[in-house]
Amino acid sequence: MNLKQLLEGISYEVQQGTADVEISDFQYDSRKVEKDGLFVCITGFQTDGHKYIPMALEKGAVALLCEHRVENVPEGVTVLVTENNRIALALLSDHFYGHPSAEMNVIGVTGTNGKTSTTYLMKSILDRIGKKVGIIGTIENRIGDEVLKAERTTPESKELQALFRRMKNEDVTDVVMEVSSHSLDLHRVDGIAFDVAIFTNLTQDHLDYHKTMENYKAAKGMLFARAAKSVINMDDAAGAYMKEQSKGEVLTIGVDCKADLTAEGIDVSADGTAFDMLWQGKRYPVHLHTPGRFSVYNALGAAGACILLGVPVEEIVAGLTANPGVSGRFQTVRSKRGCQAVVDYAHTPDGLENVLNTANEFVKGKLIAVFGCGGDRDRTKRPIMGEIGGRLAGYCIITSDNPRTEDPEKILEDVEVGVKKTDCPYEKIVDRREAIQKAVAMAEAGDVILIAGKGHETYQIFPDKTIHFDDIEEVRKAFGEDCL
Ligand SMILES: CC(=O)N[C@H]1[C@@H](OP(=O)(O)OP(=O)(O)OC[C@H]2O[C@@H](n3ccc(=O)[nH]c3=O)[C@H](O)[C@@H]2O)O[C@H](CO)[C@@H](O)[C@@H]1O[C@H](C)C(=O)N[C@@H](C)C(=O)N[C@H](CCC(=O)O)C(=O)O
Ligand SMILES: Nc1ncnc2c1ncn2[C@@H]1O[C@H](COP(=O)(O)OP(=O)(O)OP(=O)(O)O)[C@@H](O)[C@H]1O
Ligand SMILES: N[C@H](CCC[C@H](N)C(=O)O)C(=O)O
Ligand SMILES: [Mg+2]
Repeated sequence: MNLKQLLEGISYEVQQGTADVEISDFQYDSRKVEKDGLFVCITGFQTDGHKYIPMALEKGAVALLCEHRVENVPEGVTVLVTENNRIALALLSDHFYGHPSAEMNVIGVTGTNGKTSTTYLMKSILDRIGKKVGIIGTIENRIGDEVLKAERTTPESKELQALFRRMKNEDVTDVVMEVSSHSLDLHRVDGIAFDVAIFTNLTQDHLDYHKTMENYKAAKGMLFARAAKSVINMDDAAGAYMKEQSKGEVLTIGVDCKADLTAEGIDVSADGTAFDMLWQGKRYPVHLHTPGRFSVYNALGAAGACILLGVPVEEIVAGLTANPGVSGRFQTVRSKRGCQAVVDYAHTPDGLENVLNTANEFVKGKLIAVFGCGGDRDRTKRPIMGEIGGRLAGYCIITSDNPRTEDPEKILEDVEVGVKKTDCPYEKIVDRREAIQKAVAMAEAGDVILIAGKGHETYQIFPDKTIHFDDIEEVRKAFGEDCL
């Protein structure tokens, strides 16, 4: 392929050689460069891609895309310079794979919580009307019924565009993808033709990366500035901002405020959530299998996007009810003794508050919360989550989430600072398996054990190793014979 053609629409300066050169492939990781390939150098947070130019040349690179002029590159190797190679990589990948996102409906979901849940609600609806759906997100990527492993919530642009092409080649009609704030800020999704963008909510998370809530909000806002149509949750404080950013048609959703698509008569039980969806003066009864008022917002977001895609409302209602729930999102394990455990992915203050409030709506006995916080992530959310746990649970067991490179005991202490501000009885058990066993041992009929933070995850990341760990498996084992 011709490099000059691939770079159409991207500004660059020629430092040496010519852009009019044939390349066999392109890579942003020097370790993957192939003979006659292009190496795209990215100035990263951990290291600098430009440092690996010698490795790329050794592997046979014939062209380099850099972010500044570089020295000592042999004659005969083309060197081009752009201002930002993450942007260049995204646009180059879109060209290379032949603009696959323009050939399908692409629906992007952003927000602190509810992205994964919303994508699966959309899949249920679109499956019903015979669409072939692609999913890109935290739990997995999917091409129809085929499941592919996901490394991250939103992949790097090259992998993302390759996945789009594969989806299109396998007759996917609609791609529903989670768009993380990291991916917007780091230009992984530049060049994608989003047909509809959904905003769920904005609450504290990822301050380790974004530093301020303003930066975090601005990153999320980028999605609405490029989508053709938007669905915005106006009950959220950032909804008005997202609406302002939107460039095309906007469908607003909300429960408390005035919106195009709303809900009334919300009834939360242990088995799910019932409500009436109100659209253009008509009332549609909906039943969701996931409990919680927050689930109504996810349903309205999915429904709003489907309305913008032209799906009949009756099909939308049936699709929402057909969704059996999502792995690790308010997933229930019941016991013969009459208590139940709920495994949930709540890993932010708002997520934890929502699931504890939801459990409190139907718990008859005590609410026992087992949770912690991940290492190498926003530390400021730890005491806040501790305080929420202490305020809303009857007993807290503070335990490890994914410690990553941090000392697990230290993370527990950070969470404890918050629990201590309340008068909730608590204990710290650093080993998550023991923490779950303790909760199960103390639970009586009518009690609910809420095990939060890891949801669908089947691993636990420690400084020196990653082990298999699955909250659902652990709680079933802990219940043993008592498990229903
Ligand atoms: C903070 C963040 O997102 N960082 C991403 C960023 O890493 P970085 O800038 O630190 O990269 P780096 O390690 O300094 O390397 C710079 C360049 O040198 C290259 N290199 C490096 C070594 C070498 O030998 N040769 C070589 O060429 C690298 O390939 C890279 O191109 O660019 C890398 C290349 O694409 C990403 O892999 C990396 O994601 C890391 C792994 C990550 O953990 N990201 C998380 C925080 C993330 O994005 N999470 C969100 C989820 C949020 C949510 O769900 O709410 C997500 O979208 O998944
Ligand atoms: N609309 C919502 N508002 C607030 N909390 C929610 C909402 N939907 C889900 N949650 C809570 O957040 C948790 C994570 O939900 P989900 O996986 O759908 O979010 P996400 O945005 O995909 O998260 P991530 O950023 O990790 O990808 C759920 O387990 C639940 O506790
Ligand atoms: N997408 C989120 C998931 C957090 C899940 C939690 N179990 C943790 O490890 O902190 C993140 O990477 O921050
Ligand atoms: Mg997700």
